[in-house]
Amino acid sequence: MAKKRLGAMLAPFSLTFKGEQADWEAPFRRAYFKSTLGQARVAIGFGILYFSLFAILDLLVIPNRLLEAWLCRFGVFLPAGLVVLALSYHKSFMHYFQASLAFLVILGGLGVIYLTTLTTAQDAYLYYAGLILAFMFGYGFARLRFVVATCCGWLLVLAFLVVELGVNHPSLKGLVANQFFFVGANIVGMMICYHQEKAARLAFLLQNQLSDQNALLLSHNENLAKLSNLDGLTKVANRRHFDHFMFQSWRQCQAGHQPIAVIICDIDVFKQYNDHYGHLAGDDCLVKVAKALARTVRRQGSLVARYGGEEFAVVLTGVYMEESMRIAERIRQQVEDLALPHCLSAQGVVTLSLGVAAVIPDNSLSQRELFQCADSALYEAKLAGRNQVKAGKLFTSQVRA
Ligand SMILES: Nc1nc2c(ncn2[C@@H]2O[C@H](COP(=O)(O)OP(=O)(O)OP(=O)(O)O)[C@@H](O)[C@H]2O)c(=O)[nH]1
Repeated sequence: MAKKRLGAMLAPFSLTFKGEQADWEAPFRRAYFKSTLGQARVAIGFGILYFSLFAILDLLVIPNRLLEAWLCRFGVFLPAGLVVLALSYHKSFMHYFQASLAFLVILGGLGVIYLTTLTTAQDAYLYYAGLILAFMFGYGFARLRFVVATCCGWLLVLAFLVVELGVNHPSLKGLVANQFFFVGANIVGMMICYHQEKAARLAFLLQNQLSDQNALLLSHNENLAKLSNLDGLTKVANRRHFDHFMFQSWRQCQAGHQPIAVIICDIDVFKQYNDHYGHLAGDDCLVKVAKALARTVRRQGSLVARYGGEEFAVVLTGVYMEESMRIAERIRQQVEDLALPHCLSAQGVVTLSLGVAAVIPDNSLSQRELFQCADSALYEAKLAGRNQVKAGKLFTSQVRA
């Protein structure tokens, strides 16, 4: 995504998503919270530890003001830090995550400023660097958002200036030097924080767009896979899918010693139908017959496919010859019951001839032979006058007719 476009998606100071991307703000905050919580906890823990360790400096610099100094460290900051740390394990911490961390940064910074008031004017500088640490926490370590960190940073600069002018009364050069340091530290911190948050937002958007596109691709692929298995006209399975299904079912039935049956259905005198009613009516008839087949054969482990032209094939798994014949007869009856007019057929309506073969697959017979057996039975049905079901004869002990 171009930099320019990202700029147009973010509000200039708050960096929140705007315009069409505004809906991403809440998910981004959730994601930002999840991804930064670990680091924020480390920052709180480290902050508490470090702020407490500075008690050693108090011993050296302000031994006569230890009570106030340690009250500030152990009576205020330490418990506040521990409370926030404990709260960070609460499930609703996300809602006050930024506010709690901002509170700690401000509290730590104000603590440092307070400590400068306990020293002599000459020793005050020994504590000033603590403010830089507070800025580093705010702008980086604690993972505050840019707008929150900026408010904390400048509030501390202002508080420091007020205390310096009102309480510490430093020399002019000391005041100027410190303000230069702190203002500079804030500006650098702001820049780092700004770019970090912008990068995090960009990465978030890209990741989400990518997963949206992946989901779209996945659903297109699924649709394509479905389409590639269907016959364009009748919307039942096509020959390719039939072959694949047959291959898989054969293997499964062989492994499970289960029967597999094939029914081949051919529309009777369809050439005449086409010649008489026209090719488009022929197409329509194919669709209606396919629907009738699909309605009739719904059992699990079965498949209705258009095998080619006006010929359909049905695969049934777990079904012996007797039951397959019954299903084939039901199919024949269903198509006859459609009562699609066919003035050139013996019944005056569209009818089907069907050939059936079933077997428990083993190595003595191939799928091809099973199919050929059903096809021969279909041929017999045609010879016998059409609109009927014939059983194929397989020379195997496993077939139960
Ligand atoms: N409308 C239409 N006709 C098709 C389609 N595919 C094949 N056919 C027609 O189906 C007819 C099949 O004719 P034949 O194979 O001679 O068989 P038949 O007329 O049904 O005769 P029997 O099978 O012996 O009863 C041909 O006229 C093909 O043009 C198709 O997708 N749409």
